[in-house]
Amino acid sequence: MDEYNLPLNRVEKARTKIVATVGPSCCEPSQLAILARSGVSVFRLNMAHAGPEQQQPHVDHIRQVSEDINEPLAILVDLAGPKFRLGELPDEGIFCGRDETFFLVKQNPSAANELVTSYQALVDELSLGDLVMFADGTVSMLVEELFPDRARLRVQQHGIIRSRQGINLPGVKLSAPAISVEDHQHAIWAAKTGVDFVSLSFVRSPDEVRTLKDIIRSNSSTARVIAKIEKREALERLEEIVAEADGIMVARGDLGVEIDVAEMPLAQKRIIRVCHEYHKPVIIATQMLDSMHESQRPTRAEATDVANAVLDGADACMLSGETAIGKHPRLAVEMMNRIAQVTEKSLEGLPIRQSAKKNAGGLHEVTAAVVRGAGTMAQSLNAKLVVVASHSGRTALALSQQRNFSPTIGVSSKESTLRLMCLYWGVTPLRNAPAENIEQLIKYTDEWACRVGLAAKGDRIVIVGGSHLTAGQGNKKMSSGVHDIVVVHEVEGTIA
Ligand SMILES: Nc1ncnc2c1ncn2[C@@H]1O[C@H](COP(=O)(O)OP(=O)(O)OP(=O)(O)O)[C@@H](O)[C@H]1O
Ligand SMILES: CC(=O)C(=O)O
Repeated sequence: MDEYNLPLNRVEKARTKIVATVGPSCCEPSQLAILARSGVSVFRLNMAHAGPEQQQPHVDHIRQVSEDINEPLAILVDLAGPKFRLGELPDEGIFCGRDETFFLVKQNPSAANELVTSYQALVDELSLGDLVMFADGTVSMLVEELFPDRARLRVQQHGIIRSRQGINLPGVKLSAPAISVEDHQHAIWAAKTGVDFVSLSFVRSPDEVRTLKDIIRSNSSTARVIAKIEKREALERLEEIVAEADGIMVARGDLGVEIDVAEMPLAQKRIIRVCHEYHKPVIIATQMLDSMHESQRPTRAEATDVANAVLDGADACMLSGETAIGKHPRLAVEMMNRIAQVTEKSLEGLPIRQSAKKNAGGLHEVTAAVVRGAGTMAQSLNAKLVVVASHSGRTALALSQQRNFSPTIGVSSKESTLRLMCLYWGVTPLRNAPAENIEQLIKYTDEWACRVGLAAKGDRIVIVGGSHLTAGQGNKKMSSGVHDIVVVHEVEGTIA
């Protein structure tokens, strides 16, 4: 670990999890280790900017760092989905002046005002009067005339466009498949290389989420699927998409262009609310600390944005360019962690949330009741710690969704389950605990909690576990996935 030259004290991580995008500014093992020690639990690999060959070393480095710092770290592979991008342009970009004319051409641009895109059929899908947005909506052009091989556009909002920037067509229903051949290949790679979460961009329907789940399952992976909400069509079918997905990302970069940016704050709040109803984790993404690309401090508005996401109940906040290409990746992570921690203090003592109104996560009713009881017990007994032993991670997620303020420790005999917990609000995954035997688990937790200073003699710990804890490994009941044991343990403080 010394080789990373890490600070001696790792920061205490906020209950709200931090997802950080990996890019040139943070992809060395030493940099990844520092970000993990500063608050990151999940690393995001954006497949829109690099393919499996370039991303595989990042996967290897993250896994290595996780071993070195002895902490589970999760990996989220973000599939590009049907996003159209501009082709190659001069390095300095092209200035598009107001009222100037440009052409979107199917292929072989031959003049400076001819633009080619990554989706040849785009020209066929345009209609007169459509607005085409470039560079995150900072440049817009109106479709004025259509030809078989090109569309003539007039600049409405001027600005600079650059190579491979995204193109948005707000309100246009496109026929491009949700999962392109390339996305499919990337999903298979993600499944085979054992990542923990795979997200799909520009989701329009629950079927698309189901298709991605099938691809992942058929490649022997248990990775969870995150649906990115960034189109009006997704907002129209939000409940169905949330019910189908394992988690949601509010992808504000594109959402803020696809719908009126003025509508976006309320859309974000609605998405969080629906995720709460279904007990699905929700990540708030994009421009959270945008000015920290350059600056060492965020703006007041950015600090407030992070705090509001925490107060609204986000499970995680995401950093994009701030860590991928920014000048201060570590400061950005530390700042996000600090804002979340300070804000979370105001959540202490709030009543725990009710069970999911809509059980789309396949949680057994016994488990749901036990988790509810455990949360109430932990609160009324002022427990110093809640420990959850989880096979699939479902029980840990159910506990996380209660937003119980007592520190929650997740244990499992499966490392892949511990990594899922990296996204779950308030759950700290702990390696090497005897997750299959109640007596050993109690003894281990008692000693561990005293050693790290989380509890002392006489404090109470609530332990939630499945029937496997008493039935023993290999027993049939173990595979039932039902969690039906709650133990209240009074700490003996057996270590000196
Ligand atoms: N692996 C990478 N290699 C190089 N640059 C990267 C990489 N990942 C991200 N970046 C850079 O970081 C910036 C911000 O990252 P982010 O993932 O948010 O990209 P984006 O293009 O804005 O997002 P999206 O693809 O979802 O529209 C990008 O503009 C890109 O230039
Ligand atoms: C993260 C992402 O894809 C967006 O904000 O659009």
